[in-house]
Amino acid sequence: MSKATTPTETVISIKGLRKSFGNLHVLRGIDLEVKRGENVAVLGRSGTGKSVLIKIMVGLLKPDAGKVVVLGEDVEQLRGKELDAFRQKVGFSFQSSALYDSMSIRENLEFPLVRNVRNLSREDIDKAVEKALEDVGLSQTINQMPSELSGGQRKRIGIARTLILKPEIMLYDEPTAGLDPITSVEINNLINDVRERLGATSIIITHDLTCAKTTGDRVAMLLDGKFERVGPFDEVFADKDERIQQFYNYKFVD
Ligand SMILES: Nc1ncnc2c1ncn2[C@@H]1O[C@H](COP(=O)(O)OP(=O)(O)OP(=O)(O)O)[C@@H](O)[C@H]1O
Repeated sequence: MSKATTPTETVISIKGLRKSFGNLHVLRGIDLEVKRGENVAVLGRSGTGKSVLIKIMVGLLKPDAGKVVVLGEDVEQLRGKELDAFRQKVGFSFQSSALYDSMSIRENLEFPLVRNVRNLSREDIDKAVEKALEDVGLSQTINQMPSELSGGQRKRIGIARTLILKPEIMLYDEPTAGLDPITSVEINNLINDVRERLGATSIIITHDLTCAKTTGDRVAMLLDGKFERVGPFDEVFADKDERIQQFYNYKFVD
């Protein structure tokens, strides 16, 4: 992970982004700028297009209009090796932890390294795996199988598997979905820890208000296909707009 050398550098710039599926207009003009080292939580109800946004950011989906520039790259223009290199710099932690059930934790973590980084010695790989597990506080699970771990532990291993490639940007898709409140707190702390220790810039997609409040320097509220409010959590939710208050009142947050 590169250290934050220029804290004011914009590393994610999204302008006028639109995406529809047939008559379903999901993203209707998204604008967002994220600085290096910043954590932005994207909040929105189910089906508002949060995952679509993340997929466009890593080049898995093409936008209909608008521009997405990440780490200086116009994502839509990237192909082949350039796209592969870009995806190493932008870690994508899936909603489901997406671990390979037939592989041990060690093998799960080795997989992205062996596939993406050439000429690594056995020792380099072992060290990287051990460090990634240490970063998520799960060193003791190295020889276990995914089925032996709890949901929260699997999430952390999924995050470790993304971190092992030392991405400059982390995209978390619903990191606390399906977890109990205490395990969710552990994941929120881990996201903050990753940012503090590794200087990562992160986008955290969530409909969990506690997660957004704990991890986001700013929250971006996705409503009707646009970021209607972007700012610190308390400012965004001080807004009297009925749609924002509805979202706030629906979920308990302390
Ligand atoms: N490839 C696709 N083809 C057609 N429709 C799609 C496709 N991907 C997403 N959609 C639709 O776009 C809308 C937004 O989906 P998305 O997965 O981004 O929602 P979300 O905000 O992440 O929701 P959730 O919180 O439930 O994960 C949904 O109505 C979904 O059915």
